[in-house]
Amino acid sequence: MKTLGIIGADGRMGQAVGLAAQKRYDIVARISKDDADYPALSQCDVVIDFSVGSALVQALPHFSDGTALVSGTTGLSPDEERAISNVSARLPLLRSGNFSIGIAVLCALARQAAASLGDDWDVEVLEMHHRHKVDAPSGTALMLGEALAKGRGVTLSDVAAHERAGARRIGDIGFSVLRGGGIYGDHEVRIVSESEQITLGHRALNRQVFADGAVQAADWLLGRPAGLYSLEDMITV
Ligand SMILES: NC(=O)C1=CN([C@@H]2O[C@H](COP(=O)(O)OP(=O)(O)OC[C@H]3O[C@@H](n4cnc5c(N)ncnc54)[C@H](OP(=O)(O)O)[C@@H]3O)[C@@H](O)[C@H]2O)C=CC1
Ligand SMILES: O=C(O)C1=N[C@H](C(=O)O)C[C@H](O)C1
Repeated sequence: MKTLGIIGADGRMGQAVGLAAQKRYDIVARISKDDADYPALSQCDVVIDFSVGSALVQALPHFSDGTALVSGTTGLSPDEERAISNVSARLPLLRSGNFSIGIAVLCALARQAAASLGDDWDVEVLEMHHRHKVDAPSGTALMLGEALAKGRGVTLSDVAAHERAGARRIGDIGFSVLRGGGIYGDHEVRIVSESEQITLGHRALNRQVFADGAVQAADWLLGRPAGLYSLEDMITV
């Protein structure tokens, strides 16, 4: 059996990953805030991370070269983003803000729709999550924003509208965030002209869908050369 480490093991996702992986992997490292035994990560063939950016950055020096790393943590600072991207020079790293297949398809559809429609169509991304979520907008909303921007041939940071004052600028990609209750993850893209509206949406019906996807990603990543991979490399959409 291959060996697995989980970073954020006591969290909502860390526990779900433990359930998803227990029959296929020998879980030899469970890193939590209270039990941060980072050196145990050097024994792992693959590590799955759903934690916070600072915990992941702290863990990186403890990985043996070639250890596969699957990370779903969102809301990283620019410094954390850089540190994590750099590690793909020495190990295979697969990152995604969402490990559900449905979201991968939604991103492809959003990109296609944005490529087909001009600036007279306004693009808005809406998301709602449980009351505990700390980052906003969600990693998935930002992935959808990137897909829409790519479809339009623009850079997301040039057109992203996170706050609103006054009239809408032509070409903006707007983000709206809601938090409440136990919602696992709702995402919607609305593309609106003066005369019609297209709505593309996805709802996660449980949390396990993300954990199952991350374990599938771990299976796929094991043994691959060092480099940065995405869910799109793993599945054909
Ligand atoms: N890509 C995807 O498909 C998905 C991504 N996510 C993302 O995964 C991340 C985790 O989500 P979720 O499980 O809901 O959040 P949780 O808060 O439930 O889990 C995060 C865990 O990390 C722990 N942690 C914090 N600091 C450290 C540290 N220094 N060392 C070790 N562990 C630490 C937390 O401990 P404590 O609680 O004690 O602070 C907590 O147990 C978020 O960024 C979320 O957006 C979530 C779902 C799907
Ligand atoms: O924090 C969550 O719960 C989720 N986070 C991810 C995100 O930021 O998009 C994925 C999913 O929506 C659940």
